[in-house]
Amino acid sequence: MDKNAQKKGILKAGWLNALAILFFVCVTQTSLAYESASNPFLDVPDRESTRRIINDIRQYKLDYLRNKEKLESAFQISKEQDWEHLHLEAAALYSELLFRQEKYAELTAHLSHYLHQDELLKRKDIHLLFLETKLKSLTRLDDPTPAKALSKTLETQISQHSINEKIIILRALAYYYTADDALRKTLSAALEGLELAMKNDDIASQGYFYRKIADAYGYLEEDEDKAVSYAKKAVETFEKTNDGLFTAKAYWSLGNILLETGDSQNALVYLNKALAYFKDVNMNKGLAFAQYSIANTQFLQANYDRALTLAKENIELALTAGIGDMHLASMILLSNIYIKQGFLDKAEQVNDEVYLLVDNFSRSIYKASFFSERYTLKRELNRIEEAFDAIEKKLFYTEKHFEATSESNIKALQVKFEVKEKEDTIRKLEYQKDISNLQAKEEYQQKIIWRLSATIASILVLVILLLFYRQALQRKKYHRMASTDYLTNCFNRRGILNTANTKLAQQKMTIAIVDLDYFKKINDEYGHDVGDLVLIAFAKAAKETLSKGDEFGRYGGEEWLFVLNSSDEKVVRDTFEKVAATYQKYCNDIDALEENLSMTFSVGVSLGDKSTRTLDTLIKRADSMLYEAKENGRNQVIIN
Ligand SMILES: Nc1nc2c(ncn2[C@@H]2O[C@H](COP(=O)(O)OP(=O)(O)OP(=O)(O)O)[C@@H](O)[C@H]2O)c(=O)[nH]1
Repeated sequence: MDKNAQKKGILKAGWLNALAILFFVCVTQTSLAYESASNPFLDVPDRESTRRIINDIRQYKLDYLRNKEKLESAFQISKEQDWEHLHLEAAALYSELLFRQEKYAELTAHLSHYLHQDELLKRKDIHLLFLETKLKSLTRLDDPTPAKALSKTLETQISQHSINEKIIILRALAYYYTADDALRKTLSAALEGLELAMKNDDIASQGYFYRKIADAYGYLEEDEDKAVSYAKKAVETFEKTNDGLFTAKAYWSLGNILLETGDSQNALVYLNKALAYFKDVNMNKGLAFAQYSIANTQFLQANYDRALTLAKENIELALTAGIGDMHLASMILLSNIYIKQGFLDKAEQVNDEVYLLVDNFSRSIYKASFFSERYTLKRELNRIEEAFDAIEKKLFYTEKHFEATSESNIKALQVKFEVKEKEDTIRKLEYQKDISNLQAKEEYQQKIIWRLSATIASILVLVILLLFYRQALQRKKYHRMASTDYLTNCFNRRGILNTANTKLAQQKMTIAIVDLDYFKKINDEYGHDVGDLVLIAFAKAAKETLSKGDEFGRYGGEEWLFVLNSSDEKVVRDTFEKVAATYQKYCNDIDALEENLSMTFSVGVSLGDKSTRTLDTLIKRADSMLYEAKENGRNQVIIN
């Protein structure tokens, strides 16, 4: 088939798609019962959780059909507990649930019970939710008068309402206008609603209006690109909600519109997504519509055998689900498949069956389309009389359709102009939203950059501080090492001289020099290692014995410099007596030394009460006292 012929085929089948979409919009708001697994209220029927369920359903965070039991419980419990306001809200949502479940008789009783309650007048938004469901259910009636009257009331009231309430009214009106074939009015109301829903950040209503606009452009067959773009927006928007039914319908609409444009491959993707939801919630009507479109796609792709199987299945499915229009549409599709397969007699047989059921069609336009096809078939079969009858009836129903739906040219032009204006506003709003999204993104990125920079800076500061700290520790360590004797771990010469100098600047003090007696002999007799142990024993004894604030260090070899705070001769003598006793004790602990070997030292002391002395003179004096002590036979303290 060349491209033109294919396009013709698509256009010819176009009315079938439009019909399917329209049926879907007007007739199936539905499902068969969907069983939810648990009832959260069986355990805790408190007000807070009831409020939460109602809010979540109202904000489309929970799917109506998949949470049917939760909503039913919220409705019942709020009634039993007499939570008046909460109950009214639950009742309004419950009416939408009944509508989606197609429990129309129950819905009518429910609506008339609640719409008579005075309390409802104080809750305008809830009242409008009831009226929205009421208008949708009235459009189903054969008599158009009540729906028309309610739509008029809503139209005249709309200006007195808040934005939120206007959105509900416009949703109801867009639904009604579509069902009433007033598609330009649908466009006008849906665009106005979309603008308000965008300003109010009402995502689900935005999705609803996007789909209504897409469908209207689709039926008007005016602007395919717009129909596709709005249908895509509807899908994108509903995908952000948890409203499974409306999301499936958005897939369905986009699938059908793509089919219209000849993009049957992508159409199938969306139709199959819609089909998956309907299967999931066991919704026969939805299934019938989705399957019809898929059969139609196979037909358009010239897969006649597959299309034939699906169309036959769908005739049964639509019949069981009780959708008259879909039943007939599937039969017409079957007849068209037979024509393509060259079975004109079979096609005629099916066409004649539809002819007998033609009154079951809900709209004149569907009848007109059927008679148009019948005319072509009968002409081809040379049934002249029946062909004439078909063409006459086609004209009759076409006229009837236009009588019912036509708007005066001036009014149509006016609406067209309004639509254009509103579309410009919507584009501006979308642009602003894009800009603010971008800005928010940029601000977010900026924030991340700042945070990262701050973190990196803090880490750097920490690392630098750590390095400084380590350096300070190292310096301290080196300083200590430079002032410490490696063997005895007390001050070395440099360390004790520094300490003595500092002390001398602050206070008077006593300097003493100690020299171990006959140390060379120890080295010679016991070895250097034992000599080292003796040095360690002396340092340990001095450390243990000295008072707080007294200091000592290894002055060189086996010579020690003491810096004592006291300038009292007795205290100094007592100090060295204690050191001597302890030194002897620690030396006794050295196994290598001969048992009870007498270990002594000599001390030269320069008392600190002579203020004129410098450290140097103090040391020299102590040194000469030491010399005297050695000369006098060692093991003694000589004080000056
Ligand atoms: N084991 C050891 N011996 C050391 C150390 N430093 C110096 N000496 C030794 O200490 C000894 C000091 O000997 P002398 O100055 O003759 O003094 P002395 O033997 O104690 O005799 P008097 O001071 O006269 O009682 C020398 O043999 C040095 O080699 C050291 O760190 N360890």
